[in-house]
Amino acid sequence: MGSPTKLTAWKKLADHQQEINSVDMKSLFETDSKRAEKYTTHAAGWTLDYAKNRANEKTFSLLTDLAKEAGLETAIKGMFTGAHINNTEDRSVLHIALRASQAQESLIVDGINVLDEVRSTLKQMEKFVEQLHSGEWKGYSGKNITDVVSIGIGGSYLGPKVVAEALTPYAQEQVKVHFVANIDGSDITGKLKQMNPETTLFVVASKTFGTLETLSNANAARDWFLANGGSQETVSKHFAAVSSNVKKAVEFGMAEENIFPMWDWVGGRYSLWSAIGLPIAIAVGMDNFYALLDGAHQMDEHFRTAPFEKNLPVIMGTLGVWYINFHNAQTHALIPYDHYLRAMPAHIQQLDMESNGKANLLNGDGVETDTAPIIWGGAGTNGQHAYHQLLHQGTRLVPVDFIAPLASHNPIGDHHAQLFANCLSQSQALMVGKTLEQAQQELRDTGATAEQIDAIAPHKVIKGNRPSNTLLTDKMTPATVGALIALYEHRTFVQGTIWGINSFDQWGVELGKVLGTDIFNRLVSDSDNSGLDASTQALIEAFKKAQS
Ligand SMILES: O=P(O)(O)OC[C@H]1O[C@H](O)[C@H](O)[C@@H](O)[C@@H]1O
Repeated sequence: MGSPTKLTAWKKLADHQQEINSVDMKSLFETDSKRAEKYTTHAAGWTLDYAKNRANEKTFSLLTDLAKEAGLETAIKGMFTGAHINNTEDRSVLHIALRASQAQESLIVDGINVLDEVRSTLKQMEKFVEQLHSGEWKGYSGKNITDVVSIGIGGSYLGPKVVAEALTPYAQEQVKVHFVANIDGSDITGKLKQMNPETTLFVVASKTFGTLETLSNANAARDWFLANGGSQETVSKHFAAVSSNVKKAVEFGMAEENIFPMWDWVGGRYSLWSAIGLPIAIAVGMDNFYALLDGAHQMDEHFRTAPFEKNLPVIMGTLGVWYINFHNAQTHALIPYDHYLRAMPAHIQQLDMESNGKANLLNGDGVETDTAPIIWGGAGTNGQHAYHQLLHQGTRLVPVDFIAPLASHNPIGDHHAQLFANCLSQSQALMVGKTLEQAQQELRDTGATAEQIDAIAPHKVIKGNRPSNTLLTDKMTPATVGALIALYEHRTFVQGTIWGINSFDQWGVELGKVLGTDIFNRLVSDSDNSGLDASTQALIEAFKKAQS
């Protein structure tokens, strides 16, 4: 597909944007008593209220047309049948297979039933988790494992960490799970200080087993283990790996039965559903891990089969395109009103920005439109006392997704009602704002003078008409968390498809890696740096001087 700007629906949306610009969202509610009902839809344990958007019937119909015209139906079919939709790496994109293995018998891709491989890995995980939880797995001195440290970065870190944290209420007691990612020595040092080598097991999670940060941290963990009572012969009792590079993991010292496979049809940022999610399974147990997969599968089925008008990922994806490309929104905020989901924006940031931060169409031509927005956010209500000021009165349009459970895992006093009230009041305030007259009246009511009213009232005006979606679920459970993340994965795919880009490669990351190795070599040697730019030269010198 070429540029979406050539599509009829795109051109119509550009014209339509002019009409919508003069419409206030409030009036859309006033003129349509059924608006909230019309623009609320459900899937996989989630309810999406998307009524608070700058969109009327015509907008939604054009957005659906755009998705169709951009070939989304074919793209979805391609994903679910294992077509090589990751064209630059000539690979299938099958995170959907990782969560289909309990519901579906076969999915033949390139002559192989990938679901058999998925099932056999899940069995291997079951055995491993059971051995850890039951205490059958012993460390080198015969003690039970009490702590698992997962070492990985990027997709081999963030997804599992965020989901394990989201499922804190389901955590079992026997084994605590920790994560180390950064090459900054403070990360692993801090973690190792809390660990006992006799009772700690490291899971090295790296699809390639070639990622600098992960290998350096794994080596540091092994050195620590060997220096604190462990031996080369007992490394295999304290180290396991998840990788598609079995050879390298064996060379490290892992026993082959403790190496969990990965496949090239799973992208890093989509891999928490594979054995990369082993830390999640250890943290909350295999039954909960299966429930997580099942929740995601429910969302997959919804995405695959629901008409676009009722399809959550399609609605959210196309609305995103509407704001990014037709309202010049540069960012998109995710605000979960759930303490355990506080790190979710970081995972979706990785998922979306690594997937759709692209400037080339599938055919290699440059794009003519903006692509991925900057995804950001954080937990409500904390953000209300910080960056929400910009959401309400800043000069930029920031579409927001509010995410909240109806019931808390920790009901205490009226905390949950207060939390929920804040969530609703934020989306309401973004939409309704405050007029100059209201601001003036407010000041008058406090006894302000006419002069004070003139001076202060303009600062209190809030334009409103700012869009948001609200996603609700009964409770954050393994199934609903799984469905939520799958929803954002598919939303990303919807947008990538409309923009005509490949959401599943990440060539941009490579340059930084290559240059990082080059500069590292210069920092630790007496190399001639005169060929480098003067800024980089000076920074290298500053580092070297500090070491001498
Ligand atoms: O799992 P690994 O091979 O160690 O890769 C870890 C991460 O490295 C990269 O830099 C990629 O951009 C990520 O997508 C990937 O998840």
